[in-house]
Order: sequence, then C-alpha cells, then structure tokens
Amino acid sequence: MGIRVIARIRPQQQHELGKDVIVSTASNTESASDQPTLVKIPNPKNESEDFTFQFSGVYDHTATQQQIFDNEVTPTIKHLFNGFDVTIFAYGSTGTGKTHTMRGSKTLAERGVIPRLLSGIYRRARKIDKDSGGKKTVEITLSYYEIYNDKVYDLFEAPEKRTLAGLPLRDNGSKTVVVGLTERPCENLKDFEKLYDQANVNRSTSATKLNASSSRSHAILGIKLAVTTGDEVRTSIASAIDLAGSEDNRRTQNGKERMVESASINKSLFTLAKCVEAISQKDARVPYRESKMTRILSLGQNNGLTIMILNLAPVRSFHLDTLSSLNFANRTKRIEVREIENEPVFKLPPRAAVPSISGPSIQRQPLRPLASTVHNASSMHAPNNPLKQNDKQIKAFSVYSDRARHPNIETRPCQGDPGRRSSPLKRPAPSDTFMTSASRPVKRRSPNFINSKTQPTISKAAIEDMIERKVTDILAARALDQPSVAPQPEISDEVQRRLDLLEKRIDVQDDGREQGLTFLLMAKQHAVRGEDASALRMYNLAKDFFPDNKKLETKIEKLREKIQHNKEEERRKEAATETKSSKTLLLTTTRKDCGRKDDGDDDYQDEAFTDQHYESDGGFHYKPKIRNKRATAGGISSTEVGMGDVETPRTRQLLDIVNSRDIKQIRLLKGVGAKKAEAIIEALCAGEEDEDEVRMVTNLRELGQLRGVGAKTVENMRLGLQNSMDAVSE
Ligand SMILES: Nc1ncnc2c1ncn2[C@@H]1O[C@H](COP(=O)(O)OP(=O)(O)OP(=O)(O)O)[C@@H](O)[C@H]1O
Repeated sequence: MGIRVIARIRPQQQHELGKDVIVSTASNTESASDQPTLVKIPNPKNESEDFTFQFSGVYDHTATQQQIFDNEVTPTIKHLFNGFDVTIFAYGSTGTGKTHTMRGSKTLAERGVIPRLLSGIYRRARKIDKDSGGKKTVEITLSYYEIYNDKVYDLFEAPEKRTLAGLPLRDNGSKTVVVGLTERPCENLKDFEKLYDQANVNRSTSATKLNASSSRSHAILGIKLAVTTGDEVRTSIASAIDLAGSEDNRRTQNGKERMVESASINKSLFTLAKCVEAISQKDARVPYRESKMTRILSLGQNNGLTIMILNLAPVRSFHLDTLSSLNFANRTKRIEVREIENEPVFKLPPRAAVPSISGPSIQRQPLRPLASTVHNASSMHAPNNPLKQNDKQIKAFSVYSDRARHPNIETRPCQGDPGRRSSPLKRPAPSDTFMTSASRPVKRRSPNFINSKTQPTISKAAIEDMIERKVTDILAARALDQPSVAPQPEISDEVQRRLDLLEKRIDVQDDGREQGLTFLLMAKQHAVRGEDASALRMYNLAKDFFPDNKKLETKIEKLREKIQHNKEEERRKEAATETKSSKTLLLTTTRKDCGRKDDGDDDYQDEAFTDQHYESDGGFHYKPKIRNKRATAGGISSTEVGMGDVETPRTRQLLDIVNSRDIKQIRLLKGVGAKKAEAIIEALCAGEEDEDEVRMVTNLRELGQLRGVGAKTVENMRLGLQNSMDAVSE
C-alpha cells in the first residue's frame, strides 16, 4: 500500500489578506465523490496554465481540525490496536500550518491531530478494558524527542541536561532507535496534556520573519501501545511527527544562529527528497543515513500505515515553495509501505536465569555489551558462512527494554498463529519489539585475564577486544547519562592511550565534523554574499572542529587581511569624504566665478576613490568597482553566458539558488530537470569529504564548468530566472 498523502491549504493570515490566492482545490470529475482530491496551482513560467496534483484527500481553508482528524486519523486507531504501527507526519515549508495541524492550540475546537489521537486511544483502551471485564488491558507509554541541528534531544528531559552530541541512534532490526530516550508511562489524557505541554516548552522554536513561532526542529512523539490478552502482548507504535519547514533564506533574513538551524533543516529535508527520489527510481541505495531525520522516518522501510499531511499556504509569495512541496508529495504518494502488524509476544513461566526486573511498566536498562566481540560479529555477518546462517545478527548493544519487562516474560514469535494478519508482501518480522530471552545477550562477565602479571603477554587481538568493550561501555554510560555500569578491569597504559585516541575520534565523528561542516557552509554563504565579518566568525567557529586544517587557517588569515584592508579603505574614504565635503562647500561658493570642474582635482586620482561620484543631487555615493575581465576558462566566454565576472542581482540570485543546494529551487530553473538538479548538487558535493569544506560556486564560469551544466544551460537558467521571479514577485 502506498503512503496516504493528504493536502491541507491553510487560511490566509492577517497580513496576507488582500493578497493573491493562487492555490485552489477541485474534485475529480471522474470520481463518484465530490470530496476534493485535486490541488491546482499556476505554472510559474506560464500563468495561463495550471498544474494539477491529485492526493487521497484535499482540504481547503474551511477544513476544521475535527474534520481532518475524523476523516484521516480516526480510521487508523483500530489498526494501531491490532498491532500495526502508524506514522503520521506533517510536511510543508515554514509557516504553512504543520504545528497547527499536529499540535493545534488549547481550545477544544483547535486541538490538533496529536491530542485528538491520544484522546481516541485512551477512549478505545477504556472500552477494551470494560468490554473484556479487565481480561484485556492496554498500557500506553510515550517518548518525545526533537532533531535539532541533526542532533537528537529528549524533550522529556530539561534542556540543561542535554549533551553537545545529543542522543545516539542505533539500528535495531529494521527500526532505528534512539539510545537512552526516556519513556514515560501515561495513563490518561490529563497526564498526557501535562507531559506534552511541559515537553513542548523544551522544543526549539523561534520567531523568524516568515513565522512568529517557527519550529526549528523536527519533533517526534512516540505513543507505544501494549495490548495484553492473557499471556499475549501485542505492541504497536504511533509516531506523530511535526517536521520543521524548509526555508528560503533570501526571504527569512535570518541571523547567524537561525541560518545555522535553517541550513540544517534544509539539508535534512533535501536528504528526505533524495530518499523519496531514490525510492521512486527504485535505486539500490537510498541515502537514509545522510541525516538523522531520514534515518528515523525511514520512509518506505517502516511497516504499517503512513500518512503524510502536506501543509500549504494559499498565497503567491509561497508559489515556488508550494510547487516544490506538491512535487515532493506527488512522489511520496507512490512509495509502497509494507502493511505488516507487529508480532505478538507471549509470557512464559518464570526462568531462574532471567534477572528479576521490577518497577513500572517501562524499565530502562543500562546498555549491555554482548558476549561476542565485535570481531566475531563481523564474521557472523558474512552471508555465505554456512555455520552461522541461523545465528541472529549480532548487535553491539542490548539497547533498552522498551516495555514492561516482567521477570517471567519470555517472548517468542507467534508461528502459525491463525489469528495473525499477514500481508502478501510479508517478510520475516523484525525482532526488535521484544528481544527473546534466548537472543537477549547475557551480561558479560568482566574478563579477568588482564592483570599486572599477564599483561606483557596480551595479544593484539585481546587489546582490540578490550578497547572495543571499554568504548562500548563508555558510550552506553554516556547515552544513559550515568556512570559506567560494568566494573572495569585494570587496563594498561597502552590500552588507555589507544582508548583515549579512539574516544577522541568518536567524539569528533559524532558531533564535530557535521557541526564543523555546517559552520563552513554558513561561512561560504556569507562570503558569497560579501558578508566578510560574518564569514570570518563562521570560519573561526569551524576551526574548533578542524584544528589542524592548514587550508582553513590560510582562508581565515586571508579573510582577516581583507577585512582589515577594507576597514582601512573605509577610513580613508571617510577622511576623503570629509575633505571633499569641505572642498565642495568651498567650490560651491567659488564655482560661479571660475566655472571649475571636479575632474581635475588631484585628491580624486587615488585608485581607491575612482568609483566615488557625486550624484546629480550633490550627495555622495559609492559605487563598487566592476571588473570587466572576460571569462574564457573552461571554454565558456563571458559573451557566451551573456556576461563575465559581473555580478548582477540576477547572477547573484542564480548563484544563491545553486549554492543553497535546495533541489526544489534548482529544479525550477529554466532548462533544469530533476536529474540535472541532482547532478548539480552532486557536483557541488563531490570532493567535499576530503577537503573538509563546502564548495560554493562564486561566478557563472564556475557554474558552467560543473559537470553536466555548460554555457547554454547557464544562459538558460539566467534568462528563465528573471521571467519566473518576475512572475512570482508580488
Ligand atoms: N488551518 C489553520 N487555521 C488557522 N490558522 C492556521 C492554520 N494553519 C496555520 N495557521 C496559522 O498559521 C501560522 C503558522 O502556522 P504554523 O506555526 O503551524 O506553521 P508551521 O508550518 O509549523 O511553521 P514552521 O515550519 O515555521 O514551524 C500560525 O499562526 C497558525 O496559527
């Protein structure tokens, strides 16, 4: 079954009243229902024609929160109770109503999908309990986290408890889990509202020019249901996701911090678009792992039901954003999702070997290293190893208990259960919901072979093993924000030294490199715009993450010199202005008498001032120098692209679009289709890994030299840009 995509067009906001509404809904004339399923929007390049997109449901500005919920979400609740996972996510550019749809506001009528979903779940749980006379019970637990600047933070924890690196992700079967995430049992709607409101205070939001309360993060609420009937426990998860909105930074006028956030938001949404594109092209490689959001969302990999709510703004100022969101949604609806319910698990009689776990329904456990070493694990992964074929895939950690773990609970798959619904697309269900006691790793006893006497004879492999385990334990403890749990054996200086090195490497990989690259990207963006001081600040921030990068140091040094030089020029200009002003004053009094011309004034022969002119009104105006050098490198001459190194507003706009790497915008350039847009982005990204820097195109020649572009395309892009921008500007 495909992802169910519905579109919701929000009403005009106060400041948009009287503006041009360009998005409309329509019913499909071939359908029996008169419920709208079509969205219409003019072609920005030719306003006389409309683009039409069809979705499973379409709602205009009159749609209420209740309608959206009743029509789209209510039907999923029964599936949830039958063991299917449900994912609902809101997608759209900033300010289009995602948070309004998902969270809504506090009044009953304006409550969004999330509180209504919880309300529906509790109502059904109570009914089940009542109808079964208490024989069937439902336990609900919640987790709530945000992905901010590609780091995962627990929203049930106070912000001051956050670590720089955020919470790590681990693959667990076919799912991605967040290690160390708090799970809160929640018995009723009132408790939920309290928890949810508190957690939302922790969410990263800020005022931007485009939205007074803009979400700066992707927020994921996990609602876990455990339905117990006798000794059978059926578990399912509803994930309600409020994605951050893509932003066009030429419109946001974001400051430094907002720009960093924005770059991270745009990057993750771009990765999401790449994943959707790869899935629809049936590519072997889908780049889920390029961002945490796509890893967690795992579109097309997650089983169960998925609903995407596409939020749209109706007015012209969102034209290009709306169009690219519609294109994205159009591709998303074709993604097939396996409709498989989760395996039920069974309680078995107590077993002496299983450690007793007490406490409430959710019991987090410290991470436990596996008995097998990673070295062994890798050999077990070999698909053609006949001896190991039946072994389970070895995981580095037993992550955490994700539900009530009663001492006498043992799980086993429900083989041959006639009651189990299955899908023709069914594949072996993941074993990630409950770990069977057989597969649950036994707590490893600390090796005692390392002591001062035996130390000199430790083999290299044993050292590797120890380091691996020590790192594992440290990471586990760090993830849970508590001291290392297993007693550590004494370790030699050599082991400690290598351990420190490894930890350092992990730290840099975990939170350094990506953060550093973001700063580099920001620096480049500022530099291209000529905002040298901001660029320098960003380069300096990046330096902390790439301390030994000579290229970066040189760049910083050059930029510093340039800024210094500019400052001096500025001072000289100011001084010259003052002199000139006094001279002008003098001249105006004498001009009548001598008919003097300014040209002959020696003070203005200095090169620095050749571009300063008196305007006709007598005011002082500085015009930056324009270089007229002809560009011929790479076979592209200035005449071929219509201009040389001259940076007109149109050129700058074109370069900004390309450098934004926003596939939605690049695709809309004249003569650029999806493939070419991707090729451009790929060409920009090529080689960045090695150079620790983000490549930016700084002029048309460079753009023409990108693989697959060429002079003609550049010319087309430029010409088309002017027309389409004119068409959408208000
Ligand atoms: N259906 C609607 N009815 C009334 N007001 C709406 C509706 N949708 C959105 N709004 C209003 O529009 C504004 C922007 O909405 P919202 O904050 O939900 O956007 P968003 O897509 O979540 O933005 P961001 O990505 O920046 O977080 C808010 O003031 C919200 O109340």
